[in-house]
Amino acid sequence: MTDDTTAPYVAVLGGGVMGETLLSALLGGGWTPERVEVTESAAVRANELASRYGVRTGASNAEAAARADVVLIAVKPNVVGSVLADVRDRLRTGALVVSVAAGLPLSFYESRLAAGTPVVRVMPNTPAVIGKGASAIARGTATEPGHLVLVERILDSTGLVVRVDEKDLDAVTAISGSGPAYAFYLIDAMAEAGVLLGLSRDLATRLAVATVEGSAALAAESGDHPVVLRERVSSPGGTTVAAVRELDAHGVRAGVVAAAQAARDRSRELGAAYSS
Ligand SMILES: NC(=O)C1=CN([C@@H]2O[C@H](COP(=O)(O)OP(=O)(O)OC[C@H]3O[C@@H](n4cnc5c(N)ncnc54)[C@H](OP(=O)(O)O)[C@@H]3O)[C@@H](O)[C@H]2O)C=CC1
Ligand SMILES: O=C(O)[C@@H]1CCC=N1
Repeated sequence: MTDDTTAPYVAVLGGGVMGETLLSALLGGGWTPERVEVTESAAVRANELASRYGVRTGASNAEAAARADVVLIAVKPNVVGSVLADVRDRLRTGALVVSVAAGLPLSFYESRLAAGTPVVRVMPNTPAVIGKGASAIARGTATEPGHLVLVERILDSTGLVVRVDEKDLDAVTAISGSGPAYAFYLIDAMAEAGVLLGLSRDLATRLAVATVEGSAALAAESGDHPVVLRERVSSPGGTTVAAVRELDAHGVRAGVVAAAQAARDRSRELGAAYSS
């Protein structure tokens, strides 16, 4: 937790879903609004963030970067190259560049920034906004241990943070980066099934959300293998084995694996497409 006014000054470039998530993480982690600013190309969105969080917002990445100890890039992968061109000559000596963009390798940043610029890649996810996220961080060639500690401090209020080698980030993107969408897909499917079976949509959705939330908490707190936890639900000759047999028959497990492989491949494609 940071609670002073001398915290590193952070410029978040891109005020969309992930930019706002990181902004709220910083403020939740003790950064004062005076030590954070956000750039955003859409003026309406910039004004919205300024009034919601009390931070400085603007449209100039170069001006924000010139003030920052940490430049946090949260634009889409196809925009990162132009953002790096904006900030390249304005970065302060020793400034740390952090990016959440999917796919783009550390070498993409390092080849476009001054030699020796420390760069860290982060793959966060949206539950970070309520402190229940999962993020992986990977260091660039010029980062010192203190840079990783600083990134962990920035992410302190977002939930789980793990260090990985960059080679694992495409897989991380497929599991935890995109993973919330798989969980929401399951919740939606369960709620839809409840409606089909005659429950009101509101009741079915509340039951589905509480069940997924409770199951995740039980898996986390017990530390038991998911198969053991599933067996405990499955009474002999009962309802659960009948249901799980249908999940297997419909290829749900294979679907999840294929989905993750597609996400991993897309992460690689994004990296290749915009690195050229
Ligand atoms: N959403 C997620 O769950 C996750 C996203 N990420 C990564 O985060 C990054 C952002 O994704 P996400 O937040 O979903 O996307 P969004 O489209 O919600 O956010 C990007 C924001 O950047 C703005 N923008 C565009 N160009 C510039 C510019 N030159 N300077 C400043 N701001 C600009 C966009 O404005 P406008 O709309 O007007 O173009 C938009 O508001 C991506 O690289 C993605 O891979 C990583 C992990 C999870
Ligand atoms: O869909 C995407 O590309 C981003 C990266 C991980 C989650 N959202």
